[in-house]
Order: sequence, then C-alpha cells, then structure tokens
Amino acid sequence: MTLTFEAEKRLGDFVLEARFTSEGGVTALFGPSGSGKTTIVNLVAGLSQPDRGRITLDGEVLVDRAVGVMLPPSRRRIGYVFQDARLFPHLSVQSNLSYGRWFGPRAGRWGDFGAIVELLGIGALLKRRPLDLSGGEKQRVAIGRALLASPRLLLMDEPLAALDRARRAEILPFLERLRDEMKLPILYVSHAVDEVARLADQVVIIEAGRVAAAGPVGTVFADVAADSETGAILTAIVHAEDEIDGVTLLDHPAGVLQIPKLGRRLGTRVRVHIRARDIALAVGEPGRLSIRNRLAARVVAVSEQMSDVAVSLDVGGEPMLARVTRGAQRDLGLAPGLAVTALIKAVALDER
Ligand SMILES: Nc1ncnc2c1ncn2[C@@H]1O[C@H](COP(=O)(O)OP(=O)(O)OP(=O)(O)O)[C@@H](O)[C@H]1O
Repeated sequence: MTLTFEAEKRLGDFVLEARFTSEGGVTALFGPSGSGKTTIVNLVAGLSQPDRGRITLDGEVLVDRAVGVMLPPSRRRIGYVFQDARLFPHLSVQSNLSYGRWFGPRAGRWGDFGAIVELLGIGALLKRRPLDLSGGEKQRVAIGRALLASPRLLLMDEPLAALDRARRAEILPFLERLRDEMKLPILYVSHAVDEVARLADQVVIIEAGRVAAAGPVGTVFADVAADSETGAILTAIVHAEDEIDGVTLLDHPAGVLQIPKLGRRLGTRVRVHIRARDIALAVGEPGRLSIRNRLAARVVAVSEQMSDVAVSLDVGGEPMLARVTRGAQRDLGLAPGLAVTALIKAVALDER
C-alpha cells in the first residue's frame, strides 16, 4: 500500500499545507492539538475536499483538484475509527458489525466475520447493545465494524484517547494484531508518544499545518528525544556525605544538589544527569517543598514546541532545559532575563 498525500486546505485562520507518503504498516500522525491531524485524515477519507492538491492510494487517484477528480468516501474503501466509537445505539453489536459488511464493497472483500470477531475478542458481546458496553469494548466493536467493510486502509483518529490507562492497555494488543496478522495499513492519529512508539513503523510529525518531520519511528523519535529528554548535564563537586539521610551533597555554582550516597572522596568532580521532565520552575522563593534540589537560574530563551514550551536556562554558567506547559509559562511570565529557581526532582550520576 502506498498513500501519497499532498494537499492544502484553509479552515478559518488555519492553513494546512502538508505533503507526505506512507508505505504501508502503521503510519502515525503525531503533533499538538490543533496542528491539523484530523484535517489530514478527513481529506484522506473524503469527508472534506482540499483547496489544492492530490491524494492517491495504491496509484488510484482519490482526489486531484487540478483535474477535478474527487472520489466519494464510499468508493475509497477506507475505514475510519473515531475517538468516540459512534456505534448505532439501537442496534446490537452483531447488527453494528453487519452494517459494516453490508455497506462494504462485494469485490475485494477480505476477512470473515468470525475471524474478525475472534481477533478483536468481541464474540461474547454480539447480542449486547452499545449502551451495555465499556468504552474499550465499544471501541473494539467500532474497529470490527470498520474492518468488516474490507478497507484498503484504516484511519484511526485517537482511537484510545477517550479511554483510561487500563482500557488502553486492553486494546493495544488488538491493534498490534491488526498490524501484524492482518497487515492492514493504518494511518493512526495520536498524542501519546508511548502508543506511537509501540505501534507505528513510520511517523509524520505535524506542527501548525505543516510536516515538521517524517520517517521511520526510531529515527524521528531519536531526534526529538535528543532534544527533549535531557534537561542538563551539570558538573559538581562532592561536598559532603550525609550518613543519616544516606545522601551525598554536591556543590554546584548555582546551589547544592543531593544524590543517593555515592561513596566518593570529598572534592571529587562528578557529572550529573537531570531529565527535562524532572525540572520544575518557580519564580520567587518557593517556600516549603519536598524537593531538596534547588538551583538559582536565569531564563535565556523560551520556545514553543509541539506540545509544550521549552525553557532554556543558565544555571551557574551551564545550560539547562526545562519543559513547562503553555499555561505555566503564562502564569510565571517566563521570558528571557527572568530569575527563577529550578526545582529538581531527581538527579542521577552521569557515568559517561
Ligand atoms: N470547520 C472549521 N472552521 C474553522 N477552523 C477549523 C475548522 N475545522 C478545524 N478548524 C481548525 O483547524 C485547525 C486544525 O484542526 P484539526 O482538528 O485538524 O487539528 P488536530 O491536530 O486534529 O487537533 P486535535 O489533536 O485537538 O484533534 C484547528 O485550529 C481547528 O480549530
């Protein structure tokens, strides 16, 4: 399966201008809220038309504005699973599933009813109505309904976002079976890095209507992770051992750090690793807190990222990167030059 996507679409003030190719397997569309992921999926499904562009599936033109081709959704053989299952409430599970079969094409049918019911583990639910199902069960039925229409490509727009952690964990193995046993190509929209890392072969990162990065999931995430995991690597001096609390105190120009007892000679120079997500920022005296590690810092730069705000800091002459939400950035008024306290939840020795 090859999907080629090249489209422009204006929606109010928002402009999508994206181009990517998916070569089968699971392709994740990943990016912040409002970046245009659903817009892309709707264009592929045929639920909306691009202003300009061309979309093809296995060489067949689904849309080509230049020559006026716009295949209706029913002729695309593309399944769509939404965040909310959207089952017909008055129909039993069995009838909801048959509906997919009924409206699917006769030619090119694949996957029999029993096999799909078995794959999704919904055999015991057939007589029930959607109202009597858990969120996870509903979503599995919705996937079954989409599969029974024998799609060439399955679109899944945050299919697990409405579910709690336990339900998500229940469904993920079924999605893996779709990928591995049915070999069904899937375009999968998600906000969750762990989901994408587990399911996807390729990832397309969407930011503000544009493709920010695309490629094999390992390569793309390695680049993102290289930017985002590490908050700081600081050089500090072993200052004292605290026998009572079982910690070693490290001296750093910006303050004192505590680390689980190291057993190194006083005066030894060590490097410590701090993850970006273990750093919180406070403006003014933070007061009584359980966090022991507090370093004086100054904001150097603030940059909006995909899902949060990256704050570059100077801590005693060394760089540090913290990640905060947009709301926190606004509340704290984080801007270059501002003096802050970096509160660090965990410090690890960097042995490299
Ligand atoms: N009909 C519309 N009219 C005006 N603006 C729209 C319309 N539909 C979507 N938008 C805007 O287009 C942008 C992209 O929306 P889209 O739903 O594609 O984002 P998304 O990446 O799927 O977000 P989320 O992760 O929150 O679902 C948003 O800013 C949205 O407000």
